[in-house]
Amino acid sequence: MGATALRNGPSPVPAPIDSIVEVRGISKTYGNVEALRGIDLDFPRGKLTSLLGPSGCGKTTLLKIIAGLIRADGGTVAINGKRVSAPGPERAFVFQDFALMPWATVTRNVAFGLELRGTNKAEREEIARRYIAEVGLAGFEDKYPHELSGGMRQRVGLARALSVDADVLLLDEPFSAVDEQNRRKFQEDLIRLRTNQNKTFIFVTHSIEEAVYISDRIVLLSPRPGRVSQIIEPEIDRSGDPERIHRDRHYLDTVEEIWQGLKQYVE
Ligand SMILES: Nc1ncnc2c1ncn2[C@@H]1O[C@H](COP(=O)(O)OP(=O)(O)OP(=O)(O)O)[C@@H](O)[C@H]1O
Repeated sequence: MGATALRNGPSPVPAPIDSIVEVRGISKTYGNVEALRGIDLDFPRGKLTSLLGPSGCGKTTLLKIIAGLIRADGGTVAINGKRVSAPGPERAFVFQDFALMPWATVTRNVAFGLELRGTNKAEREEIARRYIAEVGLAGFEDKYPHELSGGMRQRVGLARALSVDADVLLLDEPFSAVDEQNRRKFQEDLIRLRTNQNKTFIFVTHSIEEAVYISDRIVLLSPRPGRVSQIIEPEIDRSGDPERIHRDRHYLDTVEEIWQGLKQYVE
């Protein structure tokens, strides 16, 4: 078997057996910019799917439409078979800048989604503490965002998304604001969380290496208008040492294959 399983667009991808998010015929235009045209996608449950493509191809727009934060001009999004057009408890969004409240402690920030849902204080603080520990921030519960590094703030954003117990976590370039070491560490944590927490992750990234490293499935979008150009399922054994994966032949071949497809869009 080759390094990847490839499916070439533009025809819709056959639905996998258990897809949690179904996107059908999504289109979106801003003024005279056609951001997305006719997007058909299925996101498999319990897997990590990356949306990858050059700047302006509509990755964030698609993620926000799935989140219910932006309305599409046409098409539908269904979660667990139910059509959605607004945010809902089965989805949690992790923003690029983590969107933390500067005046609130780590615990309050992490518990904020639960506070909005009316969960009582004792229960939400207990849940928050659990996820603060899960993302490696035990001991920082009473700190404020300005007392934390960028990498730690990013973990607070993730703990907040985990604490509301959504099935689907939507992450918009969560690594863009942190340094390379934190990025690597957090990628490893994501792989572990996906396995331990049985969540579905949909992840926007610019980085081919990052997408190949962490994803079960990569959706390549092409720009103007944004369309699905290819779906790639890297066949990489992630059970061993993470450093080994970066040297794995399948990993390197997949990165190269994607780069060959994308480089035409780089001016
Ligand atoms: N609110 C908006 N008003 C007008 N145009 C917009 C708006 N949001 C996005 N666009 C345009 O729509 C297109 C897709 O934008 P989007 O941010 O979804 O792409 P992206 O792939 O996430 O880009 P990047 O990787 O640079 O973040 C771009 O051409 C962008 O300029």
